[in-house]
Amino acid sequence: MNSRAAQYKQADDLPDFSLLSASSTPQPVAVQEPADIHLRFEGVSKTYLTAQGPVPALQSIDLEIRRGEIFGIIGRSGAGKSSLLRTINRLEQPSSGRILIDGTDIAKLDENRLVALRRRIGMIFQHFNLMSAKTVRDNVELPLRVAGVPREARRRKVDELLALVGLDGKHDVYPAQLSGGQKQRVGIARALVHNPEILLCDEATSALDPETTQAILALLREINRSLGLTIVLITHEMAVIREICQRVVVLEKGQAVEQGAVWQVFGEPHHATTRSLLAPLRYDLPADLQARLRQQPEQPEDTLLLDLLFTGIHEPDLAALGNVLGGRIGLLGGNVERIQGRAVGHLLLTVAGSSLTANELANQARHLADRVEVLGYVAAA
Ligand SMILES: Nc1ncnc2c1ncn2[C@@H]1O[C@H](COP(=O)(O)OP(=O)(O)OP(=O)(O)O)[C@@H](O)[C@H]1O
Repeated sequence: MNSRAAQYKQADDLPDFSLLSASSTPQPVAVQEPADIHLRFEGVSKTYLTAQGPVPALQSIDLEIRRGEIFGIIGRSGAGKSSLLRTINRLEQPSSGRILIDGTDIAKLDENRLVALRRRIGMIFQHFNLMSAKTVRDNVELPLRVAGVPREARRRKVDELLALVGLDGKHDVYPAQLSGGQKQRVGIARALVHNPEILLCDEATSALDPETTQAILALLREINRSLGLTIVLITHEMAVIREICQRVVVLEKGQAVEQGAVWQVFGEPHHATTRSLLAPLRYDLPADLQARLRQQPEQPEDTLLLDLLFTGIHEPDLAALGNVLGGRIGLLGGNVERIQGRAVGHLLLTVAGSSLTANELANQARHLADRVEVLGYVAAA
């Protein structure tokens, strides 16, 4: 039995929240989906009607989110990230298009089934949304009380979840006595009370310091792995996406302008919005060198600058680069990182004293890097 099945076994005493459980009204017919597609957005648009007029927030979004993956949504402020996330549990209703979960169009669910759907989907928030006048136990337990779960089963579930999120022994403290990271752990425990299949994270680490962010990301990764949860997260922190997501979509003015595996999108961003969002992660040529760059050498000993891009296909091999380029090779800077096991990023190399022309050097380097750009020459110091 896998861990998820085991978890359900332990929770046998909880009500059956299955979307497919009996209902008195006709049930929406599930479309046959490939087993690994968990959520599907088909032409989803959302326009808010306000006193100032219609505000288009999402425009014809097509997206697939796979079962058990951690999927990131990025974009500038106002791009539509929250609107998109909130359509998944029907906190927002699309103006047009469909959202299918396991092949079921969620717009067609009646009230009972909507309640069941929402229990299949946990959600955590930037500011934790805990009740300050209630203890940790009460905060986590409340959704179970509302669902009519008997006291003993509630107690067991809360104990189990607080242990899972690393808050053993904190049952009786109040949120004000907890650190930000601990509050988010309570939020995660509460989001998991109904054994959800999907966890939505709305800027879940944005209010946390870098060290606590790492700890919460590790917890989310662990939950994803051990419970097999599909996690959909919004963040403005690109490092969070790089750290834990498998795939990502970039929103710009309500449109999905780029999507794919994180190593591909981060390794070679195509859309200007993606490039600008990722700019803080990129090492760029220092301004003083940029100002001194020339397209042609003024003296034979001038130094050539090459920008080598690694998009996850080639591994940076500095010894081999030294061999093919000849001359004196220097590493000016760069930021090659491993994302999903692939080397992604770029290296700025200096080449001096080579007998080859700039184009010949770039062509040599192209055997060992995925893209090579000649930046220009700087005068030898
Ligand atoms: N309830 C609402 N009523 C009217 N307009 C809204 C509402 N919610 C969002 N909007 C508008 O829809 C657009 C998308 O907003 P949304 O909150 O989804 O973007 P976001 O990418 O999550 O932004 P942020 O990163 O700032 O939270 C924005 O123009 C926003 O002003």
